Amino acid sequence: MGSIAVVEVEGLQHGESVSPKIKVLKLHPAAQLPKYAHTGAYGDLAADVYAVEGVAIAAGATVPVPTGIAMEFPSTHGALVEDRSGLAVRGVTTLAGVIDPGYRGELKIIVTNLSTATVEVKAGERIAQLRIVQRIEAQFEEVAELAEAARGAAGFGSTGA
Ligand SMILES: O=c1ccn([C@H]2C[C@H](O)[C@@H](COP(=O)(O)OP(=O)(O)OP(=O)(O)O)O2)c(=O)[nH]1
Repeated sequence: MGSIAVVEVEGLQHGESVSPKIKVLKLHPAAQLPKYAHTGAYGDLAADVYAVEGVAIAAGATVPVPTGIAMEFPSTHGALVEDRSGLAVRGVTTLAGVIDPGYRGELKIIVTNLSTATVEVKAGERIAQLRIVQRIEAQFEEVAELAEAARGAAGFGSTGA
């Protein structure tokens, strides 16, 4: 029998999940709120977001897709836009995707079509997913040298393809 590792998150009881409240403003009557397809224990990591307008993404094109929503995060949280695998297998991938806690404008999903055919996304279809993340404000300190580590400066395929 393997052992079960218990990860304690500060301020949380074991088994309790983090559920920040995020205010969503509909900028368009047809807009939809982000939605987790599966919730609760073993639910999804990211919530689906919906295109408010239909778009035809030509082969090789990059376009911002409107969602018709704006959000107010708690100051401690923001979000990252992630691909939907269902679109990724058709060659449609997201770009950019850092949604700052203080951003109050419309959430736009920037997508590029890497395939050789136009991909149509209809109004009301899911275009991406939103992964809510906690904000960390790091301090960047200039130093004269860095501590040694096994990897060192090796990267970019140094361990093989
Ligand atoms: O895929 C994205 C990326 C960003 N944004 C929004 C939220 C984000 O907080 C804001 C600014 O994004 P970012 O910081 O990436 O833009 P920038 O090019 O650095 O411009 P800025 O000078 O406005 O920060 O635009 C989106 O709606 N979708």
